[in-house]
Amino acid sequence: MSQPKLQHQNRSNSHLYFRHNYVNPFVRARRALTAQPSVATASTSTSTPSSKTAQAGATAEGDTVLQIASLYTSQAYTHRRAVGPVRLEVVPGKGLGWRATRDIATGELLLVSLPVAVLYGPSGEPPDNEEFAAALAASWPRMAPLERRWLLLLADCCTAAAAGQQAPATATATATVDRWQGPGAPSAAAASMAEAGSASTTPVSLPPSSAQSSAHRTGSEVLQELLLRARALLAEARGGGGGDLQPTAAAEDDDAAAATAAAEPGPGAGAAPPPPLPPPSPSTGGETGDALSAASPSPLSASPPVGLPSAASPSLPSLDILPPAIFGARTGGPPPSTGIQGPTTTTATTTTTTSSSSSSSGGGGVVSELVRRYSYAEAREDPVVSELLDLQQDTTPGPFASSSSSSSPSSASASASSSSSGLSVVGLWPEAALLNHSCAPNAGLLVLGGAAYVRAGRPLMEGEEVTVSYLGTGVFREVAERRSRLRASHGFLCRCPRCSMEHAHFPTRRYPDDTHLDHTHPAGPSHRRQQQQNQQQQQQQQNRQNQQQNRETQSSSGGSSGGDTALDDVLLAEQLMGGGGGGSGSSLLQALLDWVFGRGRFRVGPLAPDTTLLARLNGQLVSELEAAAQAALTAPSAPRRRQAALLERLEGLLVQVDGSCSYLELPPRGRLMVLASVYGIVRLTSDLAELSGQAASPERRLELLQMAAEVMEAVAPGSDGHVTAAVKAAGVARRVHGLDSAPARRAELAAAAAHLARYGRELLTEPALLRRMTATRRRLTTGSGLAASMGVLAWLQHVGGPE
Ligand SMILES: C[S@@+](CC[C@H](N)C(=O)[O-])C[C@H]1O[C@@H](n2cnc3c(N)ncnc32)[C@H](O)[C@@H]1O
Repeated sequence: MSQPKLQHQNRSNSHLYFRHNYVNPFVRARRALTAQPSVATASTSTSTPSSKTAQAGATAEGDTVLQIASLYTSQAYTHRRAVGPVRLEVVPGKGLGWRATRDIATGELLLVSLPVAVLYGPSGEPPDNEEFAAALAASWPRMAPLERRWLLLLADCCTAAAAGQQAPATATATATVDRWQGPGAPSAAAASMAEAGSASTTPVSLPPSSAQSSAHRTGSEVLQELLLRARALLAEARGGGGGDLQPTAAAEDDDAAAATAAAEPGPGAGAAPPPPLPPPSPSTGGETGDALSAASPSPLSASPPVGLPSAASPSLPSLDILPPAIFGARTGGPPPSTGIQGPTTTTATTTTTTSSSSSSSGGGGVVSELVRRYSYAEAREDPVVSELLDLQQDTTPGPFASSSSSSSPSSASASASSSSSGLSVVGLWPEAALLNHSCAPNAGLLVLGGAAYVRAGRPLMEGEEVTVSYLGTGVFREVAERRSRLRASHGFLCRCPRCSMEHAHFPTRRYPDDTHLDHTHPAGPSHRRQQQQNQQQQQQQQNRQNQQQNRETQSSSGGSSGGDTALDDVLLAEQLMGGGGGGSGSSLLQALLDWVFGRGRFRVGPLAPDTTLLARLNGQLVSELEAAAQAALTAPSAPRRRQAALLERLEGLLVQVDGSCSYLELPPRGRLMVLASVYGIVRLTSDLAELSGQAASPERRLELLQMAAEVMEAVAPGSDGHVTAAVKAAGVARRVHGLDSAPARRAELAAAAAHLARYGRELLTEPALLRRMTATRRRLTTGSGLAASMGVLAWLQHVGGPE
């Protein structure tokens, strides 16, 4: 490995060094693509202390050297494909998935996945599925053999999954698998990909399809076949063997790997060589961009990937070192579709693309399906690392920013996301693509410099399945919404432990109605419970009709104008007077929920009939809310004061839930899961506290922030929201209790633990870097930044901003 050079960058009043020439080719290319004077001047620095000096933490000039480099030079950030203590297996009911091969500690690196394809967009607006599918298909002819074979495998996984859905008992649609296995024969997916790719580039020569040798294998046989193929590809990239994560030299050269594989076929895929290919693309994941660019010219320099200007463009000096086959940028055309993510997922958390309507413009059904099923999108790369590495700022117009400047669907979203740096990204990372979903994932996926890093967010036991969330900040949404989003995007009903628990027990259920899901749920409700739900629904329907009538009466009698706070108060009063007096707790609760959150957003669910204790919890909640609702009647209608009143009531609710959880003796995680199910309320309270300032004392704000951090740790450890809430809480703790107080130190520790889950243990050995990252995050996290990272923009819009 060549000796690293450190780049000195003078930023305002601090000096920051990082190993510039180490930064992987993506980052370099991004810089080139987005080069603006401010970025360009960074490279004019002349101070390049040796790595030894950097390790010592100080330069000759006495500047503090922050070990940003360590993020990129530790084992974790070598940008080589690598597989850690995990193993690909068949996971019942889910297809393929990863399992831990030993006990794993929080923050351990599980996978480093290099993309087959990646496409950047402006912050907050990742390129949509269609755009990505088109880029993927068009670049097929230039892909390296290993990349192609991964895509073929994934495409065949799609086919097998589709077939499995249609005929789960005997999935017979294994033709694509068989074709792959036949001598020299590509799968249908391959043909489709090639066809799609040939639309804009040189056609790929594919051998003729072979006979379908075994069209009657069972679903599990098909899965075994796919598993073997996947393992063979992993072995190729790793140079064979398994075990803990070790970047290998073999991983740097896909062509070499493919050649080796062709010579020594492994199981599954090895039985058939890949189809004849045009000249391969260059190595994926070399040590340094310089080393690669200094080598013989890549075919890419003669034929740049789709979406990029020609190599002759002065702004693209490093084009030939790009490791994956695709590195494209939007080059005009219509603004990106915003359908890729839900309205509240414009945050940094990793999300799976959710547009299920990718058309065939991206290269046909196979490619679209492949992208829909396997691509990941992030609304922005890690904001803190991006900031520290001085990557593209939203304020800096570049080729990405130009296509989206005015296309944001929501000014609130736009402003919140533009307050943070980092491009959005969509990509296909083969190893990471095989991770399954959970609404309480035990791992997190972080895209840095184009590579996907998967880390354990909490300790894992040997044999435990590694899961990530496909939902981004949507993971903090209610169970029904999560399930319907997953069903729309991936076509499966999530039965993760959190969904099951919330669905079965949480006292309020939310729209959209998800009762139909129960029919397919093995642990679904009894007939009696179903009846109760139906009755409940009818009652709620009646309530809503009554409300509507009240509203109409109010407006026709010249009452306050619609949307007015006073009107709401009047309505609430009417509701409470009418519904509360009769002792019908649930209708009172419904009225309050409607009032607080908007009509129809929350539906009061039936009492959990099979658990006396939970029924008691429901009862407690209802009385708590009843009391709170009475208090609300006296709340002044001025928005700020109203917020304060809301805050107080919601606090009461949370305390009650918390108390009930303790009463039920739920284990800590169970308690947090229950809390998470009212996470919308937590978000609201935190946010209101942020907004209103006076609405909550600093002590109370601290409490709320800590609870938010705790809940987020339970739901999505190591997520952007988790780290952000923990950092924010640590700041407030210092202000409230003093710098060296025990609570402040505890909060600091919690923040450090959150960092560990997100960035790995290495960070903790770099106190200066940790401090720097914390400070940067705190600076980036203004009120709206926090809201963005927690996905509360919708709430913000709902309750209105500060006066
Ligand atoms: C990104 S792929 C993950 C890899 C997948 N298991 C495979 O074999 O191709 C997403 C698909 O995996 C399955 N899946 C992932 N998480 C799941 C879960 N929690 N429950 C059921 N199916 C799941 C669904 O079929 C989903 O569309």
